Amino acid sequence: MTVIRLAIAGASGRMGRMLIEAALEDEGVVVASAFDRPGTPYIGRDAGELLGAPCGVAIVDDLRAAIAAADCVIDFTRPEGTLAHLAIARELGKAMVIGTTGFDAAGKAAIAQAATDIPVVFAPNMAVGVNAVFKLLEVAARILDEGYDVEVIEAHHRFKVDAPSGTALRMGEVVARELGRDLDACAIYGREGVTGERRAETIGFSTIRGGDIVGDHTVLFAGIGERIEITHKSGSRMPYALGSLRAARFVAGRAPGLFDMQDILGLR
Ligand SMILES: NC(=O)C1=CN([C@@H]2O[C@H](COP(=O)(O)OP(=O)(O)OC[C@H]3O[C@@H](n4cnc5c(N)ncnc54)[C@H](OP(=O)(O)O)[C@@H]3O)[C@@H](O)[C@H]2O)C=CC1
Ligand SMILES: O=C(O)C1=N[C@H](C(=O)O)C[C@H](O)C1
Repeated sequence: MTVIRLAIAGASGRMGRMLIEAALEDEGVVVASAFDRPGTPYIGRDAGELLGAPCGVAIVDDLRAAIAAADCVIDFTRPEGTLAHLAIARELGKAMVIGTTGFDAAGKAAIAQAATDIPVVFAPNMAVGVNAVFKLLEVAARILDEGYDVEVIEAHHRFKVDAPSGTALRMGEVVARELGRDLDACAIYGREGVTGERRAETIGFSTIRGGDIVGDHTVLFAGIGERIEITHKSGSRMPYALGSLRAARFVAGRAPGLFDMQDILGLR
């Protein structure tokens, strides 16, 4: 069995810690390096120490050295950080798994461009259950294509900085595609004041932020006399981490290309 060497970006973050915990339990991967941006108080500390399980890998701020030491970078940070790490991974010919959300169109285009030189998995949600829901939504949208209003509702912890979540946006994209609509043209991000009656072709998004909610998503198809709700609730970040390790195994050593979890799970 080939053991994949991982570089964990944002190692002290919520997902960084979860990835290190999952990787330390997985015999198919090794944490070759862990890095964070300069100035964070965790630089120099053991990457496993935050989990109460020192692992002999220090968190460093030398991005280039950290990425050079690995076969694959797993990145859950912020768009500007991810794009900087991606540029180095591209230069060094390393694979990358990107879980960061909140990219603008230019950021997404930069990822697609980099994926012409290196293999990249880019997915707003690495959990198997959420990816199953994306598939279920295709079926639901095909059946409920007339007379049902589509609303996407998501709830996350108080620390989340982007809205709607990347997952909610992908859910909207999946439904819009099946219904032959352009999400950019039909999305309504929150409502206030005298909005007028709901227009049938719109897809609405509602965002809740509070406490330690890991991540809840519901797509509501509301008709006259009935409504259908498809919901996923995360109770832990571990499914995101386990999905990411699966993605790393898929992408390390592969030819350049842009993939997401649907490719890895054979759901395309
Ligand atoms: N695809 C998926 O399955 C999932 C995606 N996510 C996404 O992952 C991202 C991170 O989430 P989470 O772990 O909760 O966030 P955290 O804020 O807990 O962690 C982010 C980490 O990235 C670092 N960071 C912040 N800004 C930069 C930057 N400009 N350059 C480099 N590093 C930076 C932070 O350092 P510092 O502490 O110094 O700010 C921290 O170590 C979000 O975009 C989130 O939406 C989350 C869960 C699942
Ligand atoms: O920030 C989070 O926590 C999460 N972000 C991702 C998103 O924006 O969809 C995935 C998950 O919902 C958790």
